[in-house]
Amino acid sequence: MSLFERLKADAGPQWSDYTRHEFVQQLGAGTLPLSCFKHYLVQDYLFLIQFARAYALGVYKSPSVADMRQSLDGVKAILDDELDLHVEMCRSWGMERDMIEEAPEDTPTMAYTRFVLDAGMAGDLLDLQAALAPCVIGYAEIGARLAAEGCDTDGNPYARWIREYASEGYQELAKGFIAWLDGTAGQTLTEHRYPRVLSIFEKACRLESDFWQMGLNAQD
Ligand SMILES: Cc1ncc(CO)c(N)n1
Repeated sequence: MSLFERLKADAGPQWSDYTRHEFVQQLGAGTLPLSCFKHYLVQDYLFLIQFARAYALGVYKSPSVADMRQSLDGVKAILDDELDLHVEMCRSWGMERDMIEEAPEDTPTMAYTRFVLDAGMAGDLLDLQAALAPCVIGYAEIGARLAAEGCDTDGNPYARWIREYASEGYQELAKGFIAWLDGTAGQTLTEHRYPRVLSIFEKACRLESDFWQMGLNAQD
């Protein structure tokens, strides 16, 4: 069993609250109010800027060149690929990049990103990876599930979003992360340490749920 599978099993309720949140159900059904999605996506852009910093911290915390490259892939996936989705969708509503970047961070955005940065700063690479794991792996799981359920049809206003996270590129990124996490665990994880790693993972899942909830709360 990979470390990720073990964490997901032990944090079962937190994982399902996150990946099956009401926001995700409504997004899949295409019934999510646009005001909710817009607020979410602008906040997600601000979130990803901080996550790029967290992956950059991963470069700094890397014990080997191979780990540095993995962290760098995380930085690049955000800056070169994922943010394009946000800019493209925001532009379709008449919002340009500078307007997104000037938006104030909402509290759940600050809570989640600063939690991840602190877990990495106070701990080692494994602590940082445990805090980052729900993000990339969770979105890949959500994207794949919604696409398998046929939610990404042209009639769904959020099809572009679903296709992005269901895409082969994103699925590969998540698989790479799972393998990378296993590699670090093989070097540094002990049974004594496991509860602390699980606790970081669980908290990140709860912060993901709060992030969806922030979107739902933005209904006007
Ligand atoms: C809040 C959040 N979690 C995960 C991802 C996946 O990168 C994202 N874009 N935003």
